[in-house]
Amino acid sequence: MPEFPAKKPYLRQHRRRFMLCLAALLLLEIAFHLLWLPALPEIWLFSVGGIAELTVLLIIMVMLWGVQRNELSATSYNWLTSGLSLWLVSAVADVMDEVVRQPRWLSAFGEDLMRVFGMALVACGVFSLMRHARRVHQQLNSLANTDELTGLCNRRHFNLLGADMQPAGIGLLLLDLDHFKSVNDTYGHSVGDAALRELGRILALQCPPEGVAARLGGEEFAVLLPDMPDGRLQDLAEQIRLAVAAMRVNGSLQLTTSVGVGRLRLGETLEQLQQRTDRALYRAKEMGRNRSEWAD
Ligand SMILES: Nc1nc2c(ncn2[C@@H]2O[C@H](COP(=O)(O)OP(=O)(O)OP(=O)(O)O)[C@@H](O)[C@H]2O)c(=O)[nH]1
Repeated sequence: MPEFPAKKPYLRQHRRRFMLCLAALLLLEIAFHLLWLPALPEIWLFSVGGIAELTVLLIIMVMLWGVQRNELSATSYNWLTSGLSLWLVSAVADVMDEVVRQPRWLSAFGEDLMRVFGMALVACGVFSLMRHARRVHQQLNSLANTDELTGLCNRRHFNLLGADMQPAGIGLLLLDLDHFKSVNDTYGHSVGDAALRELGRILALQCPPEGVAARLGGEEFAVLLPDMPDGRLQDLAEQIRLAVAAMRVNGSLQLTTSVGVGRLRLGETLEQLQQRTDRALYRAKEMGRNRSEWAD
């Protein structure tokens, strides 16, 4: 899993050292120009070309400052900082060009080569930044939609997927583990969690590919199914109930589940179907648990 934001201690340490070296290098570069190269008879610093070069220098410095201020991934940071630094060294040489007479190797080759390399590194940094942002976006999306304990959809994602489903004939199973509180009280929360994970695994296995299985919260689960005959809907509820009765948590613990089964009626909303099916689930509990009840 990529780090986002990137590890701060690494970047801080790296950043300080790198920036000090860069500042020293730029000072040396300016000193070299002013002390070793012959001055031009006329200074062109405030001509149109000179002002444009100063502006480029300023823009690169602002970009470098922006990169230092933000917590980027280590890879993006390294690409961008090294690219912008090379580009900055080339931009300083470009500006000094207006003040002193540079040798040809510096004005024609050194400067241009550094700029091209710098820009190429910055381009790599931008691609790395985009790739990282896409990965982080996918992770956040999955975190926002997934129940951490079971890996099933969470309530929020379940509602969104339900709203996207073709409404005609939607079927709903609502499941609630029986006497789950006593499992927690007797065996501890971690065994309770193992039971919830096991139920999640059963639902993921039993849910047809076109359906959606979710943990709505606590020990309440749901399966939303597109149009399927009543008989198949009830069969699936029974199949799941039997699979839960057959499961063994931590090797020996047996659990059961009660199930409410409902189908969306004409003009009914998903919320209304959920309430009606919840009443059927409640009835299954009242009638002795470990059974499924059809929502009238
Ligand atoms: N281990 C664990 N327990 C949870 C979690 N979420 C909710 N619970 C427990 O689930 C239990 C729900 O108990 P109740 O709603 O009273 O129902 P029940 O004991 O299952 O009884 P019936 O539903 O009437 O059969 C409570 O003890 C909650 O603490 C969880 O994520 N992990």
